[in-house]
Amino acid sequence: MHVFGLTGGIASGKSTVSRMLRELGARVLDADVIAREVVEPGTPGLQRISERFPGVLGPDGRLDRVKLATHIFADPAERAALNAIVHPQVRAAFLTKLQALEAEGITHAVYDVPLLIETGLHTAMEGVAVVWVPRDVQKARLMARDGLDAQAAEARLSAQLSLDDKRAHATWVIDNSGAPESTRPQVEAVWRAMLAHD
Ligand SMILES: CC(C)(COP(=O)(O)OP(=O)(O)OC[C@H]1O[C@@H](n2cnc3c(N)ncnc32)[C@H](O)[C@@H]1O)[C@@H](O)C(=O)NCCC(=O)NCCS
Ligand SMILES: Nc1ncnc2c1ncn2[C@@H]1O[C@H](COP(=O)(O)OP(=O)(O)OP(=O)(O)O)[C@@H](O)[C@H]1O
Repeated sequence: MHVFGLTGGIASGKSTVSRMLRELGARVLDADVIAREVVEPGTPGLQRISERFPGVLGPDGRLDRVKLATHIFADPAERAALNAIVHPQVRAAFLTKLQALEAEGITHAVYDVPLLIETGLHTAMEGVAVVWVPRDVQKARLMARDGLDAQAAEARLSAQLSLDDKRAHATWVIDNSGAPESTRPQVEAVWRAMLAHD
C-alpha cells in the first residue's frame, strides 16, 4: 500500500483538495473525521475527555466541541493534554481503516491530517502534499467560515505550524490562494504523481 499525506493549515483548503482527490478516484482517510468517531458517546475516548475536562459534555451526552475548542485553543498545556488522549486513538483507528482498504485491493491511499507535520507523522508517508495559502488569506477564510473574530482566529492559527514552515516538508505544494479552478489542475498533477509510485 502506498500512503501519502495531505496537510495544510486550518482553513487552507484541505477539505476542498480532498474532495477534488476523491472526485479523481482517490481513497482519502480524514483524521478530523476519525477524531470525531473516537469521541462518540460510549467510547473510551469520550470517557477520558470528560474526566480530564469536566463540564465539556452537553446535556445530550455528546462532546460540546465549541466549549472544548475555546478551552484548548487558549492554552497549549490543555491542548497537549487533549492531544495525548485523542491522537493515539486516531492513530489506531487509522491503521484499522488502512487495513480495510488494503483488503479491498486498494494500492494508493491519501491520509488527510491537519497536524501531519506537527506530530511527525509525515516521515511515515511516501510523499506529502501541502495545501498552501498566504497567511492573510488563511486568516480571512477562517474568520468567514467559522464566524470568528480576529483574536480567536489568531489563537487557532498560532496552535499550528505556519504554512510557510509546512511547505518546507512538502513533496508537492498545492497553492490554493486563487480560485478553485486554479487549484484543480494542481491536484490532478499530484494524484498522477502519487499513482506513479508502484
Ligand atoms: C478541539 C475540538 C473539539 C474542536 O472541534 P471542532 O469541531 O471545532 O473542529 P474540528 O475538529 O473540525 O477541527 C478543525 C480544525 O482545527 C484544527 N485543530 C483541531 N485540533 C487541533 C489541535 N489539537 N491542535 C491544533 N489544531 C487543531 C485543525 O486544523 C482542524 O482541521 C477538536 O478539534 C478536537 O477534538 N481536537 C483534538 C484532536 C485533534 O488533534 N484533531 C486534529 C486531527 S487528529
Ligand atoms: N480556492 C478557494 N477560493 C475561495 N475560497 C476557498 C478556496 N478554497 C477553500 N475556500 C474556502 O475557505 C474555507 C476553508 O476551506 P476548507 O474548509 O477546504 O479548509 P480546510 O483546510 O479543510 O480547513 P480545516 O482544516 O479547518 O477543516 C472554506 O470556507 C472554503 O469554502
